[in-house]
Amino acid sequence: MELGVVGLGRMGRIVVDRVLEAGHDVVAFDVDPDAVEDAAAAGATPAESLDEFAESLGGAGEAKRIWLMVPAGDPVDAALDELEPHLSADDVVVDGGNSHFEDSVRRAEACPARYLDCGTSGGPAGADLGFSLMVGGPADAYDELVPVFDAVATGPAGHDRMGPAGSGHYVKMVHNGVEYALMQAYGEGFELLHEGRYDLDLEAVARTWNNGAVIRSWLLELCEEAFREEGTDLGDVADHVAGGSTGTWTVQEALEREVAVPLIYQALGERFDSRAEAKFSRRLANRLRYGFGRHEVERE
Ligand SMILES: NC(=O)C1=CN([C@@H]2O[C@H](COP(=O)(O)OP(=O)(O)OC[C@H]3O[C@@H](n4cnc5c(N)ncnc54)[C@H](O)[C@@H]3O)[C@@H](O)[C@H]2O)C=CC1
Ligand SMILES: O=C(CO)[C@H](O)[C@H](O)COP(=O)(O)O
Repeated sequence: MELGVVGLGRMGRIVVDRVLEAGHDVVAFDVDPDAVEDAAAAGATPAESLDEFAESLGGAGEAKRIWLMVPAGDPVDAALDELEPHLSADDVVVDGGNSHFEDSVRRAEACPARYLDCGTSGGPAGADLGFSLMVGGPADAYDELVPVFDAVATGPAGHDRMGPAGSGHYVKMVHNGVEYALMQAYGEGFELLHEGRYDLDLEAVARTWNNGAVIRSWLLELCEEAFREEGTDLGDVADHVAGGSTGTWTVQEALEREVAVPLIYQALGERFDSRAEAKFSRRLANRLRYGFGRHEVERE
């Protein structure tokens, strides 16, 4: 099978390598010419523009199969706008990025090709193992791309069709909400151990938990790695956490559906808080205690 890959960054490059390794052909494009050159060195056919990319796919009347792995939002629309004149109903476009599910539904309706929204989990660290793929969109397009999904995922069990357009990215959005809550839970547990009554080696704790404990997981293996590489105090790692868009979407959706997701909401709030220089609400509480109780105001 032949696959065109647009976006050759941390994730797209893994798609290229795994698809090539499975014996398929890859045509590769990125706005960064160095990324195209690297993919060509790995065995992909390079394209210098999206026009050249689209024209070199689907020779002899064959359908085009395209995997987008670009940042969510405008880059997806920009790539689709340029590809549109080259696409027909037999072709398949997969968006493997973290797009909002409503954008995916809109794009599926507008795209001349069959459109699959594919939530991708595993991250660059999952390059060797393969990803977990949550796919939404038409069943015939999904079935046609099974050889590609087998290659990019951990194997046949690492991908499935979730349902119609949008469902793949919907499931991935909720996955990320769960990711936030799990990170928060591990963070709180290790914080208590760090501040607690015993002088503990947190790498040893994580390693012990990872071997047979109820709470073992890949995130916990990453905790073990973090303590091993940074030290039990986490060295100079700052208490600022970036990101937040997929968690925000999860909470927005939960509010709209009237589903309580307090842990995910709390984890998202903690992430936002981590970025605040000084919390206005805490400063006001400090001053209010003087207001009602004449308690001393602590000043900077
Ligand atoms: N890094 C991660 O852990 C994960 C990322 N994702 C999602 O996968 C997508 C890609 O993520 P990364 O590979 O980490 O990003 P990245 O920033 O490493 O790579 C993005 C690539 O897309 C290229 N690009 C941007 N606009 C383009 C356009 N219009 N046409 C062609 N190429 C373009 C950039 O030059 C860059 O090489 C994002 O939607 C991200 O949210 C999903 C799961 C995990
Ligand atoms: O999808 C992912 C992991 O599953 C990406 O790493 C994503 O960037 C994580 O979300 P955030 O940037 O909000 O932490």
